[in-house]
Amino acid sequence: NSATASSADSWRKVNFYNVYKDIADLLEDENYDDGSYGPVFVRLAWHSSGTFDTKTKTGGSDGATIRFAPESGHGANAGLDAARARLEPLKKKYPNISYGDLYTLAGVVAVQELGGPTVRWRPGRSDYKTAADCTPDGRLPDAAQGAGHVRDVFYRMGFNDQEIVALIGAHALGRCHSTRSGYEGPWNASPTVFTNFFFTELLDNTWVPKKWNGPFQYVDKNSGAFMMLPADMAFKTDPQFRKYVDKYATDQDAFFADFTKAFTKLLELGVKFPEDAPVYEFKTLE
Ligand code: HEM
Ligand SMILES: N=C(N)c1ccsc1
Repeated sequence: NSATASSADSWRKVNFYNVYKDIADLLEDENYDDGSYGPVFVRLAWHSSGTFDTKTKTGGSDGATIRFAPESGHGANAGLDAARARLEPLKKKYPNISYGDLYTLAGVVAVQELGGPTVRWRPGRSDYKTAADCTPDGRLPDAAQGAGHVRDVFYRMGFNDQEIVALIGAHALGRCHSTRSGYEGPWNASPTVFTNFFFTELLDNTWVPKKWNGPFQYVDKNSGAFMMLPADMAFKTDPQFRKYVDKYATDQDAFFADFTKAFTKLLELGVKFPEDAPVYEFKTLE
């Protein structure tokens, strides 16, 4: 982590259109996972923001404490060092960008360049926080648990059921890594394209417990190749969540419209933006 902590106003010197382009150029890598850093960039942006607690006003993307131990070492953040390392050269190239802005912007670039909706984004997160500001472990959701736990975690952040279901749609991207979370497998044939497939696959496939000695998870009965987490299945079985799953499975535009709003809200949790911070709506390059 470069020592230059950006000053509170240093974002004013940054050309974010150039940063967007440089992050987009970092996405593709045929030697990484399914050929893209996009999914892990989305997870980095989400985990840097999802620690927020509305009661104590602690956590969230401001200050990017996710880059410091002990937070960087929390089980839920296993593997995110790969995403942070991929982005580090951009902190050198743009010393006036804060890590908080860099990590959240990387999530926006990934969603847009992988075919998702345009995501509004504001600069102005600062790097003044230190390891002492790290949030305690356990703020991010546990994949082994069900709907009650999911609500506890996301209600604490300030989300409602509709927003929670919209956000889980990002599980259309990427894969699980036995070396990271312990869960294994891609979850469908197109993990680097942002679609509503999480919802359609969740409803349309027959999910059965995976027979292996890893943590309990589901695999689809037909191909045996794709997976769902226990927490994923809660979105099929819980009636309040299921309402929105059905909606998003049948209407991708509705999913995109709700996802972009909830994702911007997530990435801005707890951040006090300068009054004149511009709201960017970047043009997707692809
Ligand atoms: C109930 C809430 C959630 C749970 C329990 C959960 C759990 C997990 C787990 C266990 C993994 C596998 C990590 C690995 O082994 O690499 C994962 C991956 C991922 N999650 Fe979630 N997640 C949740 C919500 C979200 C949200 C809200 C987003 C974004 C808006 C998100 C985006 C992702 C992405 C993009 C990946 C793939 C990462 C990669 O391919 O490296 N997840 N999630
Ligand atoms: N079950 C999924 N679709 C998933 C979970 C983490 S990454 C993809």
